[in-house]
Amino acid sequence: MTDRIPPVLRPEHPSARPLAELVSEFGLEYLGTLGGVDLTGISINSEEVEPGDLYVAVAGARRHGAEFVDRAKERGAVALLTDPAGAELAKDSALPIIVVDSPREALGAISCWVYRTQEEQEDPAKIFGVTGTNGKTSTSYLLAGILRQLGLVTGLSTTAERHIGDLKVVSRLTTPEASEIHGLLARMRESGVRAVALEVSAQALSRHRVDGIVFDVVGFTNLSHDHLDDYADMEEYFWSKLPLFDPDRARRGVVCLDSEPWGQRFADEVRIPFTTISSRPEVEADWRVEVLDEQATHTEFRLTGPEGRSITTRVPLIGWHMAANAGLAIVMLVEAGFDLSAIGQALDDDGGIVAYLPGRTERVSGDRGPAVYVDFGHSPDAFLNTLAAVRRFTPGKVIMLFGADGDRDATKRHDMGRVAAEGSDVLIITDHHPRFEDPASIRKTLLDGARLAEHEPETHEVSPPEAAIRFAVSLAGEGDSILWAGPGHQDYRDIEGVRTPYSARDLAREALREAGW
Ligand SMILES: CC(=O)N[C@H]1[C@@H](OP(=O)(O)OP(=O)(O)OC[C@H]2O[C@@H](n3ccc(=O)[nH]c3=O)[C@H](O)[C@@H]2O)O[C@H](CO)[C@@H](O)[C@@H]1O[C@H](C)C(=O)N[C@@H](C)C(=O)N[C@H](CCC(=O)O)C(=O)O
Ligand SMILES: Nc1ncnc2c1ncn2[C@@H]1O[C@H](COP(=O)(O)OP(=O)(O)OP(=O)(O)O)[C@@H](O)[C@H]1O
Repeated sequence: MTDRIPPVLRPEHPSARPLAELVSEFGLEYLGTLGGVDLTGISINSEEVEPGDLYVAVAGARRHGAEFVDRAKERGAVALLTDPAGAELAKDSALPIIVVDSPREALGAISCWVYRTQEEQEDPAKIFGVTGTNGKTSTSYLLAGILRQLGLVTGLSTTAERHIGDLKVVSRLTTPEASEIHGLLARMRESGVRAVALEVSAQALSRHRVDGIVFDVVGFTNLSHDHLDDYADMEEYFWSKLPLFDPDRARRGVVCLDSEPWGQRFADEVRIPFTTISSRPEVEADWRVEVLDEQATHTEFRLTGPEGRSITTRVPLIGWHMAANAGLAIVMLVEAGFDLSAIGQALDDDGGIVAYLPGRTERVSGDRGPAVYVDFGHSPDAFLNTLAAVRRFTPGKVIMLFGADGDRDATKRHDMGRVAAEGSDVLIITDHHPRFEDPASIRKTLLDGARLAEHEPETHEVSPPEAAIRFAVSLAGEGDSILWAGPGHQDYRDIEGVRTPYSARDLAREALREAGW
């Protein structure tokens, strides 16, 4: 069992900034003495504080960060920024305390100031942001991949990993807290990164995590049922994504119109210069993605834009949705000023886009035996697209194996069960991250959903997932496919708040080996 927390990347050579200067520039109220206090960093978590940090204590859902002020001080915090309740809790800390009404709302601008991330630079790195329900991680990886093919040093921040050039760390949140993300951007600048692709979740926008960042180009992938534990309904979820396209956050945008009605509605609301793209023939858009050839190793597509501009290339993944993601990435680059023919040439030189997306319809099986794909999909729409892609390369049975997240949007579970049942020949319901929920009751809801399908396939309930993948492999032969949806790249399962080491990719390979494949 482990509670291992992945590291946070921040500048190695931060320059100190006087606390008094921060207070006067932002006109902040404070308690205690500011003189002689210099800041070299900022953190929202006491366990990540480094010497010289401003510790920002926010009121969370469970605790108030100010409860951890002694720990932050022990680790080297030199000042505290908090709300009036936090200031009361931390009054005996002997640290200078800056008091604001909402520390979370102040965090972006102050982190930006501490790390100087928006200061004038001669030739600043381009910053790309991707939002939407599905495809954010994939589009961000594809952006970074193409940018590398264009010869740029890249930075990447996604649900799966964060990269600075060749340095990689595993992610915690999809979009880190503002203090972390500005530290990451500052470290990227130190490392000579020329272009950055950031995945931006709805939660990040609602919780001010990307405040203080001005994106050069932002992209919207699609919207479908997810996260209705955080948002009251689809309407509220829709509005949570739009702020990424606000004029104070982004210069230009690209809106994919594939998801109806949300794509067009998104385009109707955008208030920055933008262009549109679609991979659906019946939808009018400025740019079109047309899938020309689908192979087990890649999908070939043509991207056509205004004035007859066009390129044909390949994305090294299965499914039209990955062509849609790749098209979006390319148009975002064009909007940022990259020349389409130069992009086409760079991709041609390499035989298409070069990118490795961990746990996104990743084939983990070899040449013999059933094909096994491990995928991160955890919404009905993701299942629909991924199952369609897998079906295309499966002469035999499609076996779908999945579980659902505990303590996350429970309203999508029936639809997940139904869509999985409709797209598969054999359905195996198992566990995913139960968190603090009863795994058997999650499985029951999924099974109830599967029963709503027009036709129910052969269905099994197998727990735990280690047994479920072995069972799936025992049912599969040459020509069959197993799609294991949910775990993707992840290297743990969350069981009652404890991260248990676990890799679906390794478990699947082990099960195949045991079965003699
Ligand atoms: C619902 C939500 O967003 N919760 C976030 C929130 O937690 P919280 O309000 O419960 O915090 P808390 O535990 O009460 O603690 C309050 C404060 O004390 C601090 N603290 C706490 C303990 C300690 O020892 N020291 C310390 O400093 C915490 O850093 C926090 O600032 O603040 C924490 C600190 O930043 C986040 O880790 C936590 O994200 C949790 C893990 C989470 O699961 N968030 C999800 C909903 C999320 O944001 N997901 C999106 C989208 C994913 C997707 O694309 O599907 C994402 O961007 O990841
Ligand atoms: N354009 C798309 N349309 C529909 N489904 C997609 C699309 N792109 C990816 N998917 C599906 O969604 C899953 C998650 O993809 P990806 O990680 O790129 O999305 P994400 O938006 O980053 O998800 P999350 O918000 O959960 O991190 C994929 O494994 C695939 O099943």
